[in-house]
Formats: sequence, structure tokens, C-alpha cells
Amino acid sequence: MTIELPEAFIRKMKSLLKDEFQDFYSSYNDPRHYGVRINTLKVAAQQFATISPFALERVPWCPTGFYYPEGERPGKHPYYHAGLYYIQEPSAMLPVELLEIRPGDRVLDLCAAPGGKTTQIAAKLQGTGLVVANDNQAERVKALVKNVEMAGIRNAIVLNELPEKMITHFADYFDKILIDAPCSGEGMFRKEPEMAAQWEKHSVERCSALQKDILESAAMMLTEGGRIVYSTCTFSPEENEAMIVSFLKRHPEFRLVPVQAEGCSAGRADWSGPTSWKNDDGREGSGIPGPAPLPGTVRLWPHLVRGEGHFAAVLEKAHAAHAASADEAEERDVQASVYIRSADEHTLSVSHAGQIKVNAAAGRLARKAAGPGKRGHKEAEAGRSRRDKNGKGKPKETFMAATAAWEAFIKEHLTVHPPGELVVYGDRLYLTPAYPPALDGLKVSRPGWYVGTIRHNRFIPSHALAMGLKAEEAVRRVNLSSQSMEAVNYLRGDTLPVAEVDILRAGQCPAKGWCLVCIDGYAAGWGKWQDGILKNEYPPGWRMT
Ligand SMILES: C[S@@+](CC[C@H](N)C(=O)[O-])C[C@H]1O[C@@H](n2cnc3c(N)ncnc32)[C@H](O)[C@@H]1O
Repeated sequence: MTIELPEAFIRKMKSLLKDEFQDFYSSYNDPRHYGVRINTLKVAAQQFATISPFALERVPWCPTGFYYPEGERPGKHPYYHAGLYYIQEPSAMLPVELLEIRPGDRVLDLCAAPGGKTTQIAAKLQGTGLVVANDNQAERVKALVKNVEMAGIRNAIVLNELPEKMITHFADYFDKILIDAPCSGEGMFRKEPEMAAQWEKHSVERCSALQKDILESAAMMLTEGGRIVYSTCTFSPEENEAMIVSFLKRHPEFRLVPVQAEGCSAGRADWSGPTSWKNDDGREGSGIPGPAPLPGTVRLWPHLVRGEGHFAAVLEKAHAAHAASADEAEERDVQASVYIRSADEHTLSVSHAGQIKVNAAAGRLARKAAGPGKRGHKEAEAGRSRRDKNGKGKPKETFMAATAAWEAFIKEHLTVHPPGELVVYGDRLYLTPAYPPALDGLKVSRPGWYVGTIRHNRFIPSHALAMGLKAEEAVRRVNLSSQSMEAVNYLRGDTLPVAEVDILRAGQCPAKGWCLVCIDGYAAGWGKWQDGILKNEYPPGWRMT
């Protein structure tokens, strides 16, 4: 075996898996599996299958996920730079499938970096609703932002916060929450052998404590009738089945939704109750002593599927009228109900120059949703009036000038008027998703779709704007073949000679100006055309190497 597994880990898995251990252990000698998930914000999975530069084979538990053969390098293909897919470990594609996202949902990805699952959530939302992607590690948030922008996501807010700091802003707010929890990573030893070297026997304990706190915060941010998917890439029962049992004991208002997903094994119900196993030091480890073992969670095992080890559980919060008391914990059937709910109505406003800082919330709005569940309150929101965007501390004229520059750019360069409210932070302009929440006091990396910057009173479009556009939404574009050297040269940052006849134009617009550069018809960045030359505006940090 090339991977050196920690002795304590081997002993524990032997004690847990018994007869199955040998198959499990042998899987560390098997080759790992490689996956891409198609970004359906850009291209339908069936369409991609017809243009794919590499052979694809379906991942059973994810309709947009595919295996690709070892040796291929999808990260080096121009389609990667056009955001057509995300390279993702196949098992990691499962949790978002279990969220059952619907159009208009407000979704929180609480431990989101580097953003694989955020991009999957956004693809399911198809531009509706909102995805808030958060991670507490600032360095990792940079990668998260890049992946959000690469995927062309328009309706995301990116935060760099501790979950407990988010509760007051988002109490009872989200329809769906993903907790892709920080964990001891035992399921990733084959993919990332260095994780095996870093594993030590206390990491399970430390991670469990962290996971418990994260779950508590998430429970408070979930709306009634909402759903949490909790997932890990580790095997330890303490971080998986036992974690869920103890959560349900503390939260009778939640129930476990039994999951059956293609290709997945049932979670180990027998590890969730008062079961025991031998730890490294010979002490007995145990699930949380509690009610009967808990069926309904799922696991992916490396010796049973083509993917690494994963665990997932789906938790649903009852509607208030039906929430069981602690004494009634047995009775957890939830029915659709009419309910009344109030929430903050918030405003993002213009900030002080040079800072991404959100100033103010605009007060409270009691919302009545006298209809069939949460769809009712979303419709109620839709009737809300537009808000004043001139926040404190910023001259109204600056905001007006930024708005005018943006509007002028739209008129001259786009065939559509992108939806969303314009907010200005320093010299940067963002479009907020519909009905943005208040973000005051939070560390905000992106309050919405970053569309551009004001420089010398002119609007300079961002790379994120290009990535979020469809080809036909730009008045002027040039199309490069993915198989041409021109596409590669563009992605490397080179200036390109482009004849005027090759500038595709909507209507009568002149050839000179900002030009959306597309690869096989998919937006990949900006260029500026003049006199037969396309000046390269591909950002240096994104270039193909
Ligand atoms: C398993 S990774 C997430 C992978 C990500 N969901 C994806 O699909 O790309 C767990 C993440 O949790 C973050 N994390 C650790 N502690 C956290 C906390 N207290 N609150 C929020 N995020 C946390 C880590 O920085 C890490 O990025």
C-alpha cells in the first residue's frame, strides 16, 4: 500500500467494520476516481456531452456529474476557463442533490470554500432566489469568490464569518442550509494522502465539537419547513450518525428525512445508538447513548462505489404549529400549515470609499404569509417597494454618477438590462440578488454580482460580469474555437489580431469597443477591439499557464 494510514485509524475501522474491513482496506490500493460536474448555468449536461473533449461516464447520484478518465486534464482546457464545468470529487456531488433546491429558495452554504457545492447550488437555482456562501477562513474565501465568479453566478453573497455571528442577521431566514462540515477527513486519505499524515487521534474529538456548534447555528437560521443537509468526508461515527442522533435529541423540532439515493449505502444505524468500538487507547468509544439506532442517513464507501468516503443526513425543521415539544419527540410528522412569520427588511447601502462595508438595515417589516407555506411569503415579498439606495456616509452624487456610468455601459454594450439593485462600495459596483438581507457588521467579500469599477468617471466592466453573461447579451463579441491557438493565446493574456468582419454585432453598433470574448459561444472574458486588434482584458490572476 502506497498510502500510510495511521495505526489508530486502522484499529478503529477494523473494530467498526469487522468482516467488511478487508475490502475497505484493499480499496486504498485501487485507483482514485475523477469527476467533473457540468455548470448548467452555462450549458445543459446533455449539450456538454456532445462537445466534451474527454469521455464521460455518469455519476449515479448526480445527474450533472460525470467521471472522466485518469490522465485527462480538464483544468487545462479552454472550457474550464469558460466555466462550463467544475472539477469535483464524485462523492462530493451527493450532498447538494439531497437539498432538493427549488426555484426561489434562499440557500446558505455555511462551510463553502473553495465553492464546489456553492456552484452546484447556484446551478440548481438557475438565477432565482439567493445563495449565501460563507467560510470562516479568509484565505479560502478568495478561492470561493473566484469559483463563484468563474461559474458566472449572479445571485450569490459571499461572507467570511463565524456561523454564530450570522445568526442575528439570518434568524429563521433560509429555506435550505448545507453544512459541508470541517471534519477529520478520513474519507479523503486516498485522494489526498497528506491528510492521512495530518490525522491524529484527537482530530475526531475536536471536529465533533466544532460540528455541534455549526449545527446549532444552522438550526437557528433555518426557516420552518426548511431543510439542512449535513455532510462530512469522514468515517468516524462521532462526526456522523452519532452527531445526528445527539442533534435530534436536542432539537425535537427537527426530524431526519430518510434518504435513498442511487448508488449510496444506508448510514450505519447501528453506530448511532449506544453502540461501542475500541479506540486507539483501548478505551471504548461509543455513539451518543440515546434512542434507538437511527436509520435514514447515507454513506458512500470507497470499496463499494467509484468515489471517496462520504456521509450525509437530511434534517427538516417542523412548521411552528407542528413543532413537537421535547416530551413529544416521538411525534414528528410534519404537515403543510398556514403560518405567520416576521423578518427583517434590509437595505444594502452606499459605503465609505475604499471599503466593502455595509452600513445599514432599513428597519423591520412584519410579513404575513397566510398561504400554503413558504411560497406564500415569497410572493408577499415580491410586492415590496423599491428601497432608497442612498445610504449614510456617501454623497448622493457619487452614487448617482456610478449609476449613470453603469446605465451608459448597459446602453452601449449589453442587449439586456441585468436585474438586481445597484450598490456601490468605494469604486466597485455590485448588483444585489433579489431582496438582499442586511449584512451590517458582517465580513462581506461579495454583496452580490460584482459588475465593474468606476475609474475616472467611466465604468470598467469586471471579469465576473463577462462570466455571468450569455453570448447574446453582449452587443459586440468575438467567437474563438476551443481548438484554436487563438483561444489558448487569449487565455494566456495575449493581444490578438481580429479582423473587423469577425466582430459579431447586435444591430448597428460600431466594431470598436468592449467586446465579449467567447469560446465556442460561451463567454470567457473581455477584450477591447480597435483597428484589427483585440486588446486582452483577461485578468492576470486567471490566466492559463
Ligand atoms: C469540507 S470543507 C468545505 C468544502 C466545500 N463545501 C466545497 O464543496 O468546496 C469545510 C470548510 O469549512 C470551513 N470551516 C471550518 N470551520 C468553520 C466554521 N467554524 N465556520 C464556517 N466554516 C468553517 C473550512 O475553512 C473549510 O473550507
